[in-house]
Amino acid sequence: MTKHVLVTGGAGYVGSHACKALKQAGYIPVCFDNLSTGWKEAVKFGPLEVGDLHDRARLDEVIAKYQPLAIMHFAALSLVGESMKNPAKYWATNVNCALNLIQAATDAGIDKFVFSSTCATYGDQDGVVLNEQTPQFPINAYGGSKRAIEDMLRDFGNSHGLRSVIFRYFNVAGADPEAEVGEQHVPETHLIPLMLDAIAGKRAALTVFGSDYETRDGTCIRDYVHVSDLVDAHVLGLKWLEEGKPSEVFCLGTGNGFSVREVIAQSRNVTNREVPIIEGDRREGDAAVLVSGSVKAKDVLGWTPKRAELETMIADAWRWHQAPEYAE
Ligand SMILES: O=c1ccn([C@@H]2O[C@H](COP(=O)(O)OP(=O)(O)O[C@H]3O[C@H](CO)[C@H](O)[C@H](O)[C@H]3O)[C@@H](O)[C@H]2O)c(=O)[nH]1
Repeated sequence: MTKHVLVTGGAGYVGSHACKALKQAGYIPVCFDNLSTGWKEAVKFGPLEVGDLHDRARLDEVIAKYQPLAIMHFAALSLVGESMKNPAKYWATNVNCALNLIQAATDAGIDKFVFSSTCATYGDQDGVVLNEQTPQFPINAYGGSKRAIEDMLRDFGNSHGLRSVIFRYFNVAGADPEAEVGEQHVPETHLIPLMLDAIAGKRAALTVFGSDYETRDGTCIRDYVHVSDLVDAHVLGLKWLEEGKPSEVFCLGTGNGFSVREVIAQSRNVTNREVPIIEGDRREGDAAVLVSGSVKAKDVLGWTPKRAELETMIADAWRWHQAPEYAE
């Protein structure tokens, strides 16, 4: 039996890695993407269906064509800074697209849904150990919209029996160790790719956003998780649902926090080069510390991150930055 999984945002960073992991696990990932921020070149592991989640008819057509057993939903706007400036865009796009998709799924009798959520749903909770029970107080429209979709999944679970696995990501980093796919955003806003571009001379310098946070060296602390490990958890989440198990929420991080300056220091070990730095102001919407305090994914799903060292993540990202596809 062919096991199709509809992967929205499958041409994006996390989605393309998820398609690779799904293919390796014996599924056929059907990428549904409007290519607004994704790359058709990143769709290497299954068919590409170009479409927009606002377009219910197109969605129904693709679902009817492949009859997927489950949905993995990655497609979303995901820039915290942009969401502070233009909240309407985030609420309208992320929430309406998810509602369309969830309704299309339930109308087609699909009862398994894996959702890409975020630790941005927690907001800035200084000193609180973040886990699945931590109350969510998002401080930006990106986090707010993702939290709303979590609520939506709960409600459709109650009304339609839709079972979901929600993953709240900490900071996704690294690239496929074989450099078949990797991280490429336009514009790029994320720390590690910007840092590597600065090292490679593709940008003049990396700006450190704020040195006056109440952290050990004044810069923000994040929990970086390797994208290949992250998507492995998604396959486990899908299997969980296939076994008929109930809806669950899992945090995905390593539990280790690194400051911006510590990330920069690690990159020297990988590249043997210096990062040109500018000390800048704080970026609006940034929490000081976001570190996972959860081992639930390990305990319940049996998730075992294999590339959990920050240095491995930077090394894999660096390899991807030198791949021909990255430069194109
Ligand atoms: O040029 C830069 C870019 C980032 N940073 C800092 O580096 C850290 C990491 O920033 P990223 O932009 O790489 O990641 P974020 O923590 O902002 O964002 C990540 O976590 C968010 C949740 O807060 C969302 O889930 C988002 O999609 C995800 O990429 C932050 O402290 C940020 O201030 C810099 O100092 N300079």
